[in-house]
Amino acid sequence: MNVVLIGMPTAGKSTVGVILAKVMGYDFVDSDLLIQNQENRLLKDIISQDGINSFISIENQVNASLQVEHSIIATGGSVVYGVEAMAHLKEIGTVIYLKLSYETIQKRLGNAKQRGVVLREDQTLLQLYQERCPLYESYADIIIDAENLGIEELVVKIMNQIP
Ligand SMILES: Nc1ncnc2c1ncn2[C@@H]1O[C@H](COP(=O)(O)OP(=O)(O)O)[C@@H](O)[C@H]1O
Ligand SMILES: O=C(O)C1=C[C@@H](OP(=O)(O)O)[C@@H](O)[C@H](O)C1
Ligand SMILES: [Mg+2]
Repeated sequence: MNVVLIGMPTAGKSTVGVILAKVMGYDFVDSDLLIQNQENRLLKDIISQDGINSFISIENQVNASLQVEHSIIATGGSVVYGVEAMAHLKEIGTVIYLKLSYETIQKRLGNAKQRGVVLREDQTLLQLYQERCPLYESYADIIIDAENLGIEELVVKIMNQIP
């Protein structure tokens, strides 16, 4: 079985995921890196060159074909737009939503603009947050409030809730 981390960009899926893998003796997979490897391009270049719909479709295909066991899987924040990806991830793992307030995401994303986010031109970050929260909640097996927790504190909180 695997543990699948979902949530907004900068929620800590990648940072916390790799530490969780070390502490639990699991492997670690970051879907974003698999996408970059397959495409031989950076995420932000895929988004700027091909557009967000193409990126979502590539992300859906990569996550839907993931074949791993005993792994912590850090997904990209937009994975919840991929119906096949989410069906597959729910089948191979326990899906954990790292939930943070809009204010915290906004603050962290300020320093992370070069990563690329699947944001439509007419959409504000607040609208994106409001659009995605219900999706994360609907796919989550477990919702973890990550607000005001440091990386190590969040690792412990997640470990305590993994069945
Ligand atoms: N619990 C935390 N407290 C403070 N900063 C954090 C925490 N988790 C992650 N960060 C920081 O937020 C940024 C995004 O983290 P990252 O793990 O890449 O998020 P994600 O993979 O969910 O987009 C990084 O700069 C990271 O150091
Ligand atoms: O939420 C998003 O729109 C995205 C999040 C990124 O991953 P992280 O959630 O790991 O930052 C990455 O997949 C891509 O740049 C788009
Ligand atoms: Mg990440």
